Amino acid sequence: MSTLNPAYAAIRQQAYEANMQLPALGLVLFTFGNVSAADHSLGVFAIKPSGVPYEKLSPENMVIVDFDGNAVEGDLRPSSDTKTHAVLYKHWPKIGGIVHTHSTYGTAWAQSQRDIPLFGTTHADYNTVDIPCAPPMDDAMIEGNYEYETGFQIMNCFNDRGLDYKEVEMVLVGNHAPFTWGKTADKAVHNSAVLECVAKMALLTEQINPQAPRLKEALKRKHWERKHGPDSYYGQS
Ligand SMILES: O=C(CO)[C@@H](O)[C@@H](O)COP(=O)(O)O
Repeated sequence: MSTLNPAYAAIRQQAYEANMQLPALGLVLFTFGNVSAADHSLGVFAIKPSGVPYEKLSPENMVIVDFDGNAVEGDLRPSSDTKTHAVLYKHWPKIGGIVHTHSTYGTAWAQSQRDIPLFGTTHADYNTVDIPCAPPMDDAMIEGNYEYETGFQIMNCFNDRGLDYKEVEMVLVGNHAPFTWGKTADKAVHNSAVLECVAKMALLTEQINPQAPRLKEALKRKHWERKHGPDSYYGQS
């Protein structure tokens, strides 16, 4: 292995630790997912190498990539989803980590091309809107620069709906699967686990009551505000 730039050591470690959480949290089967961690001051991110089993990962074999998707450092090929991560980092500068999984319940909603409805307070603790499902990719996107276009499909979905990526940190891509992000890779993994939990609850809710109502506005606001509002009283100060 060639000598590694010490400037990238922190994001290598963050990406490694975050990737290792995916199997531990039951969010991936085999190599069905990837995490990256970015350093915007250096204009690069560290991402899982493609197709490498989690037990073979190390901080040293994370691949360093720039925000145009070019490999900067590393001996292995980066995740096949690298260009999607690159587009989001380039255009959404407050993101420090991104996760993509094929977690079962989130992916089932994506394959159904449906937003995850906001039925309860668990969901409202994280989002005051349904978790958006971006439209499936069209043939030109699929035949073109597919993973790069996936990034723009996510961004266009947020722009079309007037959503702020700093408030809603998760999305489904129709017929594909979830992507989540956050200020750190660790937070992006947390969001990925929350998405999966909420996706499962929403499916069960519709099964138990196909006419289940959406969470009412007052309860939605209460749960969001008590965790994220200016007068938050969740947790310890
Ligand atoms: O989307 C898919 C597969 O459809 C990929 O994200 C997943 O298998 C992970 O691929 P990588 O091992 O990161 O290249």
